[in-house]
Amino acid sequence: MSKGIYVATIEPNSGKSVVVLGLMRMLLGKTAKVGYFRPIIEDTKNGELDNHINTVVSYFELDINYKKTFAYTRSEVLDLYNKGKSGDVIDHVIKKYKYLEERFDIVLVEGTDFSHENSSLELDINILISKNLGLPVIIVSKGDGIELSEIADNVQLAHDTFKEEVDVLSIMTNKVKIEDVSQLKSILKTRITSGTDITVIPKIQSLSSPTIKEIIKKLDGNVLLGSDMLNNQVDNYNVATMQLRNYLGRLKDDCLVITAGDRADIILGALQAHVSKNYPKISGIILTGGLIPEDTILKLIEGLSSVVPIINVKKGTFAVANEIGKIKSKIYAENIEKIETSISTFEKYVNTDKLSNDLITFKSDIFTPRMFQYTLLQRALKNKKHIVLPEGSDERVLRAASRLIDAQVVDLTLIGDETIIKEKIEKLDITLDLAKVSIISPLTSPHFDDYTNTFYELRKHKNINLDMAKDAMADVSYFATMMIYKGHADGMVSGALHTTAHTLRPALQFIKTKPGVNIVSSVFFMCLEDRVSIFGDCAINPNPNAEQLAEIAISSAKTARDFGIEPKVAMLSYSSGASGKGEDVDKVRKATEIAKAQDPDLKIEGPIQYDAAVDMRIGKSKLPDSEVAGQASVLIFPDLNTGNNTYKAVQRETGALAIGPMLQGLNKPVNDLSRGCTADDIYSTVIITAIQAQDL
Ligand SMILES: CC(C)(COP(=O)(O)OP(=O)(O)OC[C@H]1O[C@@H](n2cnc3c(N)ncnc32)[C@H](O)[C@@H]1OP(=O)(O)O)[C@@H](O)C(=O)NCCC(=O)NCCS
Ligand SMILES: CC(=O)OP(=O)(O)O
Repeated sequence: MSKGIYVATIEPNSGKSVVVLGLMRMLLGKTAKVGYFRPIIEDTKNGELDNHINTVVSYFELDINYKKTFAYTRSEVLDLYNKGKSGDVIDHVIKKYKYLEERFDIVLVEGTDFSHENSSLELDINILISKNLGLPVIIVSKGDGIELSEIADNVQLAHDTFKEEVDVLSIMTNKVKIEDVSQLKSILKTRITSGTDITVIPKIQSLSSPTIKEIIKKLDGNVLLGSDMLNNQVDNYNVATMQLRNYLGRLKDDCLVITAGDRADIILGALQAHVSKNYPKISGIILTGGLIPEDTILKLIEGLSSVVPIINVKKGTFAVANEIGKIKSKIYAENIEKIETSISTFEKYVNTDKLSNDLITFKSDIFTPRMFQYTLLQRALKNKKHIVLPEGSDERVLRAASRLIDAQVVDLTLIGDETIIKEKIEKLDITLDLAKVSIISPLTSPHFDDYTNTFYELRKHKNINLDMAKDAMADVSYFATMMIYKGHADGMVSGALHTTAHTLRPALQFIKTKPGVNIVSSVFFMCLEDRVSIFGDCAINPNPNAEQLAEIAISSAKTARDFGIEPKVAMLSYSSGASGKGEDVDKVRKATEIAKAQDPDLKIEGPIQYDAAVDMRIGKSKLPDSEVAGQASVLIFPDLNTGNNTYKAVQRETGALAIGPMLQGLNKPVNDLSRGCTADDIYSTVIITAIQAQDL
């Protein structure tokens, strides 16, 4: 079952609240623990609560703290976007949403109100957020004011735009003329054939009509009388400039009388009409021009048996009429009638059985890089591990260390000279509390002799003598790897300054492989724009044979599973199926057969070309029967030439974050970095290493 659902609109005033209120009632009918979240709310004045949140939380009596129900105000988001920090926005939204997801059975997420002038930015933000939360979407669009064909064009465009990136459960077109409902539904069914549910909701006049309270807010009015009836609904309004005898005939049900404050005749006449069985009931009276009736008139009104709200405003009659005409009605917490009408409208027009069922059976394939990184951080936080960073004086390492300590996600030891490290930290102007980090210099370490002797004992059969062992332990890679071997740290990350061979040789020599593993290999977690792919082996084995390639595939599939990615393995080659010939193709074919024999349930395809592996259209045309083609999540390269350069090409050309190389098959976690790595790469690789260490 989906852990949440995202309600997005594509334009202002689509009536998204009707859907949110109806949906909340539907969800509460299925489970008691329903959360509510808005990633971005409008700015409010004087500490006012967001109206949507206040309405939903108070009407449904949700047990949820206001501050937990949203991530940002609109101006906070714009500020961060202007500073180029859009990634931070998504990370924070994920964090806040996940807080609720952990505490509720399902979370209803209401997207932005679409009040910003840049509508394509607004659309993008909603798609980006829903995608990063991994939620199915209900799109709400508006169906009034334009021709049916134009409505259908808009709906189709919105559907196709969202559908490219996220799962769309339903598209609901609201405020459609009642007589057009079935025709629009038929048109939309011919346009949208993806199986997305199509709902058309008619315009409900009472939901579009503002209340007296909304009018007071808009006009900055002052309530003279009738303050207990401010939720009266205003279906139309009437300016009274003529004589009472002419005006009375113009009164309609639930109309608002607008007149100058000195027209006692109109005021009294309208109030009398309201209680007379021969005239319609009015909803209120607005007195314009800042004029208030004399005390004697007010006294007379107060004595009447039934008084509607009487409001006075400073503006003149025509300005008032003009502004009232522009009011877009909203639903407020106190307006129980409107809330209940919204819910009953939803229940009448939406196929709630289908929607509930779609939510129960929903399973998302989307795992965005930001979601992936959030999940990694949470996993690492659950069981804090101690990681050693041998290149302690490197600027990128120190920046990563600062973030890691700040997030309290790992304990750290930096190898290096304490004075140099302190100077670097000052120069870089970063905050890294050295009281929270150990710094070890190998030659002055009290463990140096013990480490040297241990290394000597472990490697003397390889003609290592004590002097050689001493020299080896003076090297930061050997020293840090020995810390792992001895259990003085849980994992190591290095390679920002040293080559892969230099970094990994100590681990290969004495950390050694896990039982049943023949070769150590590596993967990169490639954080592409919209997904995380696993690339292996891009770092260690220069020219694996078929057996080794099969082992790399199986280890990489396991790594994928361990990190929450469903493995669909593509064994890459310059051939898809039998399209190309040669020894290298034969090797990949053989490796695929070996891997299949070892793990018959593994989804694996090979040989296959990169384009057929990741592009659905090309995959279908080149290998139509494959369950991997077009959707591969694990990409296994035939040799290191291809693997290393492809990962670097993708990283450099797309800006993808490349986490790793993470080694698979070692007894304890030791991971490499590229010398071209960034502080972000190091940060993520340390977190991955900490997670690997948890499983030991
Ligand atoms: C990984 C690598 C460094 C090992 O090189 P090496 O140390 O010269 O290899 P050796 O053959 O001398 O082996 C050293 C030890 O590691 C072990 N070893 C080497 N490769 C291994 C592997 N893939 N899996 C498990 N053990 C391995 C050997 O069995 C040997 O153990 P032993 O000394 O106890 O007998 C080497 O394969 C290499 O340079 N690969 C390419 C790295 C690279 O440049 N990548 C591109 C940038 S990321
Ligand atoms: C992993 C890798 O390619 O490392 P480097 O760039 O340091 O050679």
